[in-house]
This record gives sequence, structure tokens and C-alpha cells, in this order.
Amino acid sequence: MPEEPDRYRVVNPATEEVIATVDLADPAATDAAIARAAAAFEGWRKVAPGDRARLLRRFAAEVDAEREQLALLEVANAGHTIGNARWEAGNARDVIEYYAGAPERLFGRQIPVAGGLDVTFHEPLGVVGVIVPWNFPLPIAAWALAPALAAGNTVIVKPAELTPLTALRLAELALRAGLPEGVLQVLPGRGPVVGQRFVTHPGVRKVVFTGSTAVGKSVMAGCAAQVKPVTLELGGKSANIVFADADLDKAAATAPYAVFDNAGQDCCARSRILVEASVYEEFLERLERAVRGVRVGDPADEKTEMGPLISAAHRARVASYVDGDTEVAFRGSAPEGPGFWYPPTVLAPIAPDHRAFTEEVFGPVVAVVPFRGESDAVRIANATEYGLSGSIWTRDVGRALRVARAVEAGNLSVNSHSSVRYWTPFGGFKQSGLGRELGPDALHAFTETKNVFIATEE
Ligand SMILES: NC(=O)C1=CN([C@@H]2O[C@H](COP(=O)(O)OP(=O)(O)OC[C@H]3O[C@@H](n4cnc5c(N)ncnc54)[C@H](O)[C@@H]3O)[C@@H](O)[C@H]2O)C=CC1
Ligand SMILES: O=C(O)/C=C/C=C(\O)C(=O)O
Repeated sequence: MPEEPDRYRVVNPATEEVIATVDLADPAATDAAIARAAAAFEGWRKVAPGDRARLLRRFAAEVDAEREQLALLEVANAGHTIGNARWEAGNARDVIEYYAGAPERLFGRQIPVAGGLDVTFHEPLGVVGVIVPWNFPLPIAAWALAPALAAGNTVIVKPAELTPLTALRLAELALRAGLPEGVLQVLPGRGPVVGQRFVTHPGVRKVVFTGSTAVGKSVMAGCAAQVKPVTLELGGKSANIVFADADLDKAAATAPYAVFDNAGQDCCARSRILVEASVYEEFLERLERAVRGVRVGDPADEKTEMGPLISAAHRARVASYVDGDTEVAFRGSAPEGPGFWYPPTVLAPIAPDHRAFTEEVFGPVVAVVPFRGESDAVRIANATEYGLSGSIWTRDVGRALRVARAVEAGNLSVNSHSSVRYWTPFGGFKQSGLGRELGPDALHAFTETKNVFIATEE
């Protein structure tokens, strides 16, 4: 008797209703997808650069035409607020359009040598496996697939079990745009089945992984067996550093959004607020007003600022960091349910070795601590295994630059909480990851440099 297929019931985290059922690939289906991608690679790499660019522009146009539907799908599948979901769909469109300019500009070099001509080429790698988490299903898929396709690779995206719907739609839009069969596939499946096969199958030539640091380490270790390149975007515990000379009104008013955006399920979340001791109490008062004002509720409502967590299991994990009310300074509100709600929560004072201060919570929980002077701020900011993002609030430009250079993180912003711009590099120091996505740097993560010497001497 054939085995029952592995099916996944996709749930709306704001209502707990099942909104779709998705078949999950088994190892045989994964191998078949890899074979299709390998066959498609031979044709795709030979598509003339201008034609590849035109196809990617058409793909971006299809995403653009479907932006609102993609956003609504993400509201239902991931519980993202409609405002955020619109930004994410627009970001996916922008990223594909940005890299559509690349095939015609992927220049090699001509290097002066004796006795001949020396030229370099940027060759595509082959089949790229992209493992995507549930927190930003659409942008994170686009950040990898767009540069990979532009450089001439074929791509298989494995979305997270919880959030496959927008990625599946993206694959349909690629076909509608005219991308040949097999060039971009989306294969829902379990991490240890499909994701792991990307790691072990010799036909997959690169793995891009975004997710937990623990799984990222195992992906990297597995890829080492074949010296397979990896790009890793992992966890974070970013610091939001507020100096006494900062615009305190603005710093306090924006701090909640820097950590509670996407209900804190963001690897760039500024989940530690470091405040100069002389303005600590004053800052906390302003922060309390801002946190109590965060509108938590129906993500489809235009006025909502924070939606639910992704699942009941994840809510239990987030709650485990707040073990009683001892450290809770104040909280915002959240609906009762159904839905996986958790209120914005501020912890202060908190011991430096408390789990909520040292580990990635990935929920709407922030810890606030005082610091004394610049070097103390840098010491606390760097006292973590992570190094992804962070903010520095000060009116002193010299200090802003000194601190930005000293903080061990890949993406810092001054008097702002911005982390992601598709034309600038994004990625982490230390255990927050390896390699860079976005911007021009990402293209080279999907190519090998080939050097060719042509003898010209008789
Ligand atoms: N850097 C980030 O943006 C993210 C960080 N996380 C962190 O990880 C925690 C746990 O979340 P999870 O969803 O369990 O993350 P996860 O790391 O288990 O899942 C991320 C992706 O990896 C896949 N995966 C799982 N096991 C795999 C394996 N053995 N081989 C290959 N792929 C595998 C999953 O199916 C999913 O597509 C979160 O609470 C958060 O702290 C989670 C998601 C994204
Ligand atoms: O802040 C954003 O818009 C996106 C952040 C990216 C991640 O959370 C990630 O790479 O996982």
C-alpha cells in the first residue's frame, strides 16, 4: 500500500483557522526537483544576458501586479500587519527588479600578464537550495533567489512549514513571466527532509539558510563534507544604544517599533535597550507611554501596529523567557484569543545573565539596562554571541561613528532603526551568520571566479 502523503495544515495565526493544506515533499520528490533544476541550469546559464534581464524584469512586473494579493496572503498566513505585508511584497518586487540589472553588468576583468591575455569570468554555480524561515517568508526568499537567478543559477526554495503560501505564489508568477520550467521551484517540506537533502545532495551547489543559529551551524557542518558554499543569516540580540544627548522623545517613541515590529519575530529586533544612566528613568517613562500605545490586534486592520505570534508553540517559547512578573516593568495590551497573542513586554531591571537578556527571544519582549559612558555601552552591546544589527542614538557625530565602528554587528543605524535596504549589504558578525545578502555583494555569493590565460606569444 502506498504511504499517505505528508500534508501540512497551514493556520492563520490571528484566528487559528486552517486556511490551506499543503503537500510536503519526501526525499524522492526532493531528488526529482534537484534533477529538474540541474537540467534547467544547462539552458538558463546560456540565456543571453539581455534576455535573462528582460525575463527577470517581467517577473518583477508580475510581482508588482500581484502586490496586494501577496500582501493579503501574508496577513492570513504569517499574521503580518497589512502595512508590513505591503512593504514586504514591494520589497520582493524591488529586489527582483534590482538584480534584473545584473546579468548585463556581471563584468569580469582583464588582468595585465606577460605572454598573453588573462581574463576572469563570473560563472554560475548550478543548483542553489534556499531554506527560508517563517518570519519574513517573501522578502527572505526574494533576497536569495533574485541574485542567484540573475547570476545564471537555478533555484529551489524550501519555505518554512508554517508559511509556504506566498513563496508558492511567487513560483507561479515566475512561470507566468516566462521563466523556463525548473529554473525556479518552490518545494514545501520539512527542514530535516528537504532542507537536509539540499545539504547532502551533491547536485545542490550552494545552500542559503536563514533561521536559528543551531540549525544554521548544522547546515554549515553538513555542507563542509562537500566543501559546499553557504550563506547563513542567523539569530540576533541587537542593541539599541541611547546616549543622554540624543533626541529622547524620538528615541523612546520609535524604540517599541524597533523590537515589536512583526511581533518581535525579526532577527534585527533591537531587543536590548541600553540607556545612559543619567537619563534612564526619564527614558523609561517615555518608553512606557509609547509601549502602552502600541495597537495590537487584527493584522488586516490598517490601524494595527502589531499582530500575533506565528504559533502556539512559539508563544509558549516566548513566554518561557518571562518567568513571573519579577522583571516586568510594564506591558502593552493584547487580545484574549483565538490567535497566538502576546503583549509587548518591557523587562527592567534585569540581571545581565538573565536568559531574556542573553538569548534571542524572537517575540515582543525587550530588556532595558543603564550604562555609564561610551566604553560601557560598547562593552554591553558586544557581550553577546550575536552581531547582526543595532542602533545608536546621539547628536554627537564623532561619537556615533566611534561607537558604530566599535560595535561588532553587520548592520548599524544612527538615529534610525533601519536595517534593510535592498541595494546595501545585509548580514551578521559572529554567530549571526556568514556572507552578505542584498546589494552588489550578494551577486558574487552566487558565482565562482574563473581565470583564463590565453597565450599570445608564438
Ligand atoms: N534569523 C532569523 O530570521 C530566524 C531566527 N529564528 C530563530 O530560531 C528559533 C526557532 O525557530 P524555527 O522555526 O524552529 O527555526 P529553524 O531554524 O528550525 O527553521 C528555519 C528553516 O530551517 C528549516 N530547517 C529546520 N531544520 C532543518 C535541518 N535540519 N536542515 C535544514 N533545514 C532545516 C525549517 O524547515 C525552516 O525552513 C526562533 O525562535 C528564532 O529565535 C527562526 C526563524 C528565523
Ligand atoms: O527587518 C527586516 O525587514 C528584515 C529582517 C530580516 C530578517 O529577520 C532575517 O534575515 O531573518
